[in-house]
Amino acid sequence: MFECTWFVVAAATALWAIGGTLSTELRYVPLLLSIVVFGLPHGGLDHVTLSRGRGRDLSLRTLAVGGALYSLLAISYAIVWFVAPTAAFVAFLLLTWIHWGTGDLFPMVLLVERTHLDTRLQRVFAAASRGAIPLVVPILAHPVTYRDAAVAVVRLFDPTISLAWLTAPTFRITLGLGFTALVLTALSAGRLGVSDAEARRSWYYDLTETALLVLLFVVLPPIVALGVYFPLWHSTRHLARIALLDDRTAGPLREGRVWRTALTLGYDALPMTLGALVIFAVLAVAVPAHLGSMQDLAGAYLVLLAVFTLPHTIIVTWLDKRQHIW
Ligand SMILES: CC1=C(/C=C/C(C)=C/C=C/C(C)=C/C=O)C(C)(C)CCC1
Ligand SMILES: [Fe+2]
Repeated sequence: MFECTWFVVAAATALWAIGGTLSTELRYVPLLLSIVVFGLPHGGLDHVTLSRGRGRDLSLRTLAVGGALYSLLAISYAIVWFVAPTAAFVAFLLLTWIHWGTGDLFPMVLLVERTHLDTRLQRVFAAASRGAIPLVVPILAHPVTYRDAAVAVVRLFDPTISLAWLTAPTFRITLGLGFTALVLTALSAGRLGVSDAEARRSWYYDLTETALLVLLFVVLPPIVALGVYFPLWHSTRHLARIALLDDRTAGPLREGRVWRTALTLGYDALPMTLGALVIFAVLAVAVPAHLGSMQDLAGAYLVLLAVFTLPHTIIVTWLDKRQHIW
C-alpha cells in the first residue's frame, strides 16, 4: 500500500545525492508545509480515533471526556517546555522514538498477507529500530546541523542553551554502536519469523524500508529529511490506518481512490487542525523568544508538535492494543 512513499523517499534521496539542493531558508519549507499537508492534520483525527476504533459513532461524551484529558496532557507538557526546556526536548525525542517506531510497526503487522513479526519481542525490536532511524541517523551523519536544528527549538525558551553533548564524540560513538546493534538485532530477529513465501516478502519489505529511511537521513540535511519523513511517511501511514477504520474511507482507499479518501479525511480533520493552528499562534506569541526567521518558526512548530504528540501517542497506543499489535 505504501510503495508510493518508498518512491518519494528514494526520489528525494537520489535528487539530493546527485547535487539537488535547497537554499538555507527553503530547507524549512517541506517541514512547514506539513502544517497543512498530512502532518498536522494526521493528529487532527485523534478525536475520531477512539470512536472509530470501537466501530461506534462519535458521541458527545467521548468528545468531552477525551477532549478534556487530551488538553490537560497537552497543556501540562507545554508548561514543562517553559519550565525545563532541555528536559522537555529530551522527553520529546524519547516520545517520538516510541511513536514513530510503533507507527511503522502497524503496517508491518496488519497490512501484509502474513507478517514476519510473530512475537512480541520481534515487534519491540522492530519498533525500536524503526523509531530510532529518523532520530539517530542524522546525529551520526550531520552532527552540527542536527545540533543547530535542536538548539533552534530549545533556544526559544532558553537563549543560553548549547546542547553540546549532542555532538560529543563519546555520545555519538555510543549512540552509533547501540543503533547499529539495534537495527541488526531487529532485522535478524525478524528473519527468524520467516516460515513461508508471504512472511519472507514481509521481511524484505522491512529490510527495504529500513534501508530507504537510513539513506534518506544520511543523505538529506536533517531538517529536510524530517520535512519528507514526517508528512509523507509517518503521517500517510497513520492516515491510511484511520481511513481503514471507517466505511466511508476504507472502501475508496482499498480501491486506490486516494484523493477521495484524502478529501474525506481532510474534512474530518479540519476542525482540529484549525484549532491546532490557533494554539500555534498562541504558542508563537507566548514563547520568550521573538520568532524572527524560518528556523525560529520551524522551532515553534516542533514545540507545537511535541505538545500534541503526548496525547496523540496515548491514543495511538490504545489503538495498537485494540488492534492486537501488542
Ligand atoms: C528528526 C530531527 C529532529 C527531531 C524532530 C522530532 C523529534 C520531531 C517529532 C515530530 C512528531 C512526533 C510528530 C508527530 O507525529 C530535530 C531534533 C528537530 C533535528 C532535525 C532532525
Ligand atoms: Fe503520529
